[in-house]
Amino acid sequence: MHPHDQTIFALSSGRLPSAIAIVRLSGSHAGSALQMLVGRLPVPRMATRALLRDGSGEPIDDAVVLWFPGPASATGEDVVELHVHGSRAVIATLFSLLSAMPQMRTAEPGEFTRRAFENGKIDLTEAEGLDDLIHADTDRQRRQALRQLKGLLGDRARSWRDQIIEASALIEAGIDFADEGDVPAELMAPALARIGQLLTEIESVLSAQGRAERLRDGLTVVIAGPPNAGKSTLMNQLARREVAIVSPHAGTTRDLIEVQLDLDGYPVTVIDTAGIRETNDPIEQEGVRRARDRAAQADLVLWLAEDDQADIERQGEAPVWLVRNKIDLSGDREGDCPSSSGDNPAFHISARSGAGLAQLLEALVGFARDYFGSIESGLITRERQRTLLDQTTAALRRSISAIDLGEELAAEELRIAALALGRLLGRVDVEDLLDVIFREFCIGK
Ligand SMILES: Nc1nc2c(ncn2[C@@H]2O[C@H](COP(=O)(O)OP(=O)(O)OP(=O)(O)O)[C@@H](O)[C@H]2O)c(=O)[nH]1
Ligand SMILES: [K+]
Ligand SMILES: [Mg+2]
Repeated sequence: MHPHDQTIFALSSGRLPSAIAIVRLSGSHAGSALQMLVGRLPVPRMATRALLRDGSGEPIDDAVVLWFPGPASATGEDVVELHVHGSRAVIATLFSLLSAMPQMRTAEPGEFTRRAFENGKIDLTEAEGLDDLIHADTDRQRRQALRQLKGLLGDRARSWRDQIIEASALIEAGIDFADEGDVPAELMAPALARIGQLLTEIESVLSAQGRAERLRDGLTVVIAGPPNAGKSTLMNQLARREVAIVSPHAGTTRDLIEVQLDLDGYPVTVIDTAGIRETNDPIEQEGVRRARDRAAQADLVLWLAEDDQADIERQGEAPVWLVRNKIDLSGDREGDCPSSSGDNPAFHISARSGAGLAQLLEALVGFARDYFGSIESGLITRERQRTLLDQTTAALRRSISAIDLGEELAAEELRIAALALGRLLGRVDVEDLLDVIFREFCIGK
């Protein structure tokens, strides 16, 4: 699929122009390209200042170059890094020179990482961690991605897989040994005990997990309520900028408006919606439909209203907090107030003046903290990983109950369990999946 006789290159740093731009090359022709540009190969792994020149000896830029001969490199192949001045002209000249070299082409998104993976430098969970780290917006996301990148889940999965293979070797040895008749108990007992232990261990990782996957995606808070309650005003306050149009005209907001917030390190998406009411305007009807739809999928709904007796509409499972707005008009005290909606808290605010917003924000941070739970220790960050671990435990459970029916059956279930862990690590038939995963990466990564 990926002809590795091709050497790839890409801009691995950010948008141009920039003070410095880093162009990375990987593949068997990286060294000769460097030699052509610099006139020699520098000492490996040492930052070296060099004048880059084109084929006719014309200088391109004064640069710092790095030479990482494979396999001791990030991708496992020969790697070159060119740290040049980040101007569009320098990069354009360099790229046209590189493109003209034989067996040299620009990299596809994630292709460097993919080569690292294919050369056994990282496993799939680490590649996913790398992707998460690059896309981490908040501090907590960064820490979680870094744990993944360090291979904590990968290390555990590798050890589980080894133990499963050992247990099945014990059973299979017994099968050969027994010829006809039953596998001797002295072989089966330790194998069974090991499978039982493993099962408990993987199950505890699965259940301690809670919502680490969600830390990647964030928590969704929907602002809903009747028209003119001040939803868009609150949205703008939370976003600290004018993202939504505010007007005294009921039915101003039609589309869903999203902002990403970093609430004390937790990623939270806040969504402003159309005021919910009966209407004959087909466009507003569509807005109301979208508002209800989004509220149904929310993790938390803030129901904004102008009085405590507001008719809260519940769409999904999510808790709904009553937020009474415009207390500057009613003269009510700010802050949280005795609950008027069952177990859920209620708040008194003025979205316009900002009164009571501090208490609301504090409660949101508390909600996020509870919601994400003790994910600091979580290992699983993706649905893919959870699904495969679920498959592993299911197969282990089946293998334990299959023991009485026959050792071959039990051994077969263990093979299925080991296969699921192999998939988790990206070691077995995941070609189709690789395309999906690496496509999400940035170019130059
Ligand atoms: N006095 C006062 N007016 C407010 C407050 N919050 C919002 N308003 C006003 O109420 C009107 C409606 O505000 P919006 O934020 O557009 O209300 P909305 O709920 O988004 O309205 P729709 O999008 O039409 O459903 C505007 O004139 C706001 O200035 C508040 O706390 N106090
Ligand atoms: K309005
Ligand atoms: Mg609005």
